[in-house]
Amino acid sequence: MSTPSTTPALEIVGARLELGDGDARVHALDDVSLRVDPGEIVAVVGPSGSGKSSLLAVAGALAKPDSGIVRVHGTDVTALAKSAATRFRLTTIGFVFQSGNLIAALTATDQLRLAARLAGNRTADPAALLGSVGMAHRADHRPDQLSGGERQRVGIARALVNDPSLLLVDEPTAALDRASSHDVVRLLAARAHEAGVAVVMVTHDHDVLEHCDRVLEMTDGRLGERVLAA
Ligand SMILES: Nc1ncnc2c1ncn2[C@@H]1O[C@H](COP(=O)(O)OP(=O)(O)OP(=O)(O)O)[C@@H](O)[C@H]1O
Repeated sequence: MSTPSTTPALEIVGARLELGDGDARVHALDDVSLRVDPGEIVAVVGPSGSGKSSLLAVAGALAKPDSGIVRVHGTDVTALAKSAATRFRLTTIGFVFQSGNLIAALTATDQLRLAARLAGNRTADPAALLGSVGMAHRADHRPDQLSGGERQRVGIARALVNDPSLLLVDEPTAALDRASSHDVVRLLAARAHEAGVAVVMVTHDHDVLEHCDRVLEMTDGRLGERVLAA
């Protein structure tokens, strides 16, 4: 029997996803397989339109592949009905978006409180989480009072509020300068390595790949391991 430590955080086997109609039909995912274990941070790179967002959508139970298996922490998310998939996402998967995707009117603390409430989590500790991403001193600030890097840190804290097994991260450094980009990806890597969260990060930013355990490359819907140049 498998134990929690040996259950992959994410396991995709032979996923195929076609999008569009007629001549515009494309293989967004073409026989994609991927295993990510707890504590790993994996980067996915590749040209625009190669299928990276589709991979995150399928991994995050936002889209069902036409065929193949997607297990998150042992649960086959392709078998879940829509409402069950939503519930599963709220409790097991964290999402981090390009610019933090924060709500303009809410302070950092309230961003986390709202996320916890939506997931029915009464034990979340927003203050401790903001402290863990170096944002305790900005707890009462709204997004427009924060720098891009600080917004991204709050976005990461919010994604962690429900203690997810899997963190799916889409272009977290797109709006950041070089120093903030390194800080944010270093932070993600630390969460993976210290808290055992599995992180899958889509990025165009080759500068930050050094912080990742593995780099995968998508080309025309296919996923391959990429060997980093020394
Ligand atoms: N809703 C849709 N209908 C039709 N085709 C789509 C749809 N969404 C994406 N596609 C196509 O599927 C392929 C994969 O798109 P996807 O967004 O996953 O790529 P990507 O690597 O994330 O691109 P980018 O880096 O530009 O965000 C592309 O050819 C895209 O044009």
